[in-house]
Amino acid sequence: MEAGTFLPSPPPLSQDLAISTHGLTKQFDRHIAVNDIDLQVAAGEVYGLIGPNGAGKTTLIRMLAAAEEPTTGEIYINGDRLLRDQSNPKLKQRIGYLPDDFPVYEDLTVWDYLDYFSRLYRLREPRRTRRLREVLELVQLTSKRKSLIATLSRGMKQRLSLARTIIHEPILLLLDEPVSGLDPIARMQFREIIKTLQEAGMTILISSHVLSDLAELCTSVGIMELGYLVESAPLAELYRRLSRQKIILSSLGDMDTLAAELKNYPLVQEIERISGKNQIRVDFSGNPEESAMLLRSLVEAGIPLTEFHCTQEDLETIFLKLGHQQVS
Ligand SMILES: Nc1ncnc2c1ncn2[C@@H]1O[C@H](COP(=O)(O)OP(=O)(O)OP(=O)(O)O)[C@@H](O)[C@H]1O
Repeated sequence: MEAGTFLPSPPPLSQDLAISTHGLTKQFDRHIAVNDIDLQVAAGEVYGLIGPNGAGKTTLIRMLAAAEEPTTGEIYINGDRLLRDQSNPKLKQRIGYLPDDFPVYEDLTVWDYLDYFSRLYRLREPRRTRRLREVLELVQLTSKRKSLIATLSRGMKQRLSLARTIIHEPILLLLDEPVSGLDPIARMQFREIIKTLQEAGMTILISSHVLSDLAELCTSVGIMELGYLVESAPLAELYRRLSRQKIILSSLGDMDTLAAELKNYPLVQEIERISGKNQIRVDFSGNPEESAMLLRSLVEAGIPLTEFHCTQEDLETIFLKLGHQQVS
């Protein structure tokens, strides 16, 4: 047997972590806004930071963007220490930060606004014009490039803010409540852009106090409460660990017979008749293969099933079950 066979797999290399913080803390006078946070976000993730107002999300993001000095603790971006001084300007270039109250200059045109920021980032021609065209295309504002910002809708302004946040091609995006106040269509458009950026290889941290904004978008979520990071996990793990599967069944035959048959299966935890409908809902603790076996067994037992519908508890139910404050 080779030496080392029983060694546990090594922890992820710090370069594989887009963000890694150790004991990150921010105290304002006597109030601790961010309390001893060890956050790890793997490269390529869309990490949703969720928490009620005042939980500390903005303060945490501002520290990650080097806009706020931590009281104590350390921040590493792709393994490199982030400091607020001038010691590592290249590192800050890798970060794009969209604050929650980003002002747009209403009397500029869309093009001039982006051109202004691209010059601040010292993009030179011909890269500058090429990059402006790219980001306008990405945020679907090409047709608005000559319009005054004052004439844009709120959703368009928010997409423009995103465009200016990525103009210098950062690899880490920090977005503070980017979809608050947007209507459902504007939110959907924003989500589509985030997906495109993720596919292009960016790591994205995005905060919201509206859980449903992030559920469709994120690969991992962290929950903040009163300055603490009380949960941080890949979505798939949260679902696997905490979400129960429910199955809705209906039958042409007698529902008592169906209920009696279901009681024979140990993975069927709870059986509930849905009032007013010829349906039964069960809590099922098995995996998808085991639910397929249940379906086959019921059919073989002669139950004339007309419906067998598997659903999972959603993220909101999981969070409430975890005892967290309402975050949606
Ligand atoms: N500059 C500051 N000086 C004093 N206290 C501050 C400062 N910035 C934030 N705080 C306090 O720190 C706590 C966390 O605020 P923060 O804005 O980070 O929360 P949040 O989760 O982003 O909330 P929201 O969802 O409302 O944006 C709050 O109690 C806030 O009042």
